[in-house]
Amino acid sequence: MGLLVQGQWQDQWYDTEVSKGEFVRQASAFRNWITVSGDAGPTGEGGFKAEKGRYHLYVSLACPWAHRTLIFRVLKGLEDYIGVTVVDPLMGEHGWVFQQEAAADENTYGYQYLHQLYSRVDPAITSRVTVPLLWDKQQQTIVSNESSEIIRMFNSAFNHLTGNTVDYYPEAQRAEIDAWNDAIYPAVNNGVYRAGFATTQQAYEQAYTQLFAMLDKLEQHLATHRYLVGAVISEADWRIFTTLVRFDAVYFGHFKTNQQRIADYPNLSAYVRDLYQQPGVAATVDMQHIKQHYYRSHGTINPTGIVPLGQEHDFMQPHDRALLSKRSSE
Ligand SMILES: N[C@@H](CCC(=O)N[C@@H](CS)C(=O)NCC(=O)O)C(=O)O
Repeated sequence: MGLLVQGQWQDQWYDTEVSKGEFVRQASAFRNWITVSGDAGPTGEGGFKAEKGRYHLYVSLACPWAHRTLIFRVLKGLEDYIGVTVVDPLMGEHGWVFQQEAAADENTYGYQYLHQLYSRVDPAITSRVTVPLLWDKQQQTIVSNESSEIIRMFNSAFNHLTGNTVDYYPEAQRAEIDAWNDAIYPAVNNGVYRAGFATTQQAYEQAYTQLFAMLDKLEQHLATHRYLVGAVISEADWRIFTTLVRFDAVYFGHFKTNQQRIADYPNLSAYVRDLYQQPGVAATVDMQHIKQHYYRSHGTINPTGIVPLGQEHDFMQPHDRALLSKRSSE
């Protein structure tokens, strides 16, 4: 784990001293958008027109933020349009490392480490080196390293090429989706990290309390709604899914978010199974990769690197939520 400082890699853990033991996630540095015309999107520069085979994703299968982009790539039928390189599950002193098999992959440019792609773009860069990373092969530069924006691009920028017009961020539901995202990001998506990476009791307890208050609220909401904004799946569901699917296997133990498991919430657990069982999604979940990464990469939290055996998680059990679709649309 580390970061680039003026183009040089420095191996260091998150500095929580400056924030009273709290883990504060830094804003992503690259915020350009792929668009239909190539004109600039809501942030960043223009010049990134949607084209088949031009863009490439670098992901870890362990990372919940990267996982969102993999799910949208599948749901939007973008497999033939956007390539993927998966990094090694372990994130050690050099940060994310390309797997041996990726050495032959032209998209790794002969590099060993993901940080080399960042410094290829700017040899004097100061930045964290994170996944997901969306790369433009034509200009050999980074489009974006912000998952919430990458999924929005995938949701709409390639529709005219793929013919897939399924919309996970429909105009009419945007305010509701945004409201869920704004509540879920700090308490749940980033909340598990705020609990796990806290270095004071107080910071941990605060994150823990907010997290379970939000999970209780979601449990209640999902008793009468099949999905967060009603009868159809939206972006808000996929954003929380990648955190929930890792929860019992990793966060509960490793990040000490152990008031209860997702399996102990009847509605939330059935909801996770419902999402997991959507076509193409199960293949994006690699529980071994996920467990190996967390338990073996965070030496400050789990110095022995032992990966707990735990239970098998069978997300293919029936979810019995189809009836709610009707009720939530009434
Ligand atoms: N805001 C970013 C966060 C991405 C992120 O933090 N990814 C983690 C892996 S789960 C990472 O690469 N961490 C390395 C680091 O922080 O140095 C997003 O949503 O894309």
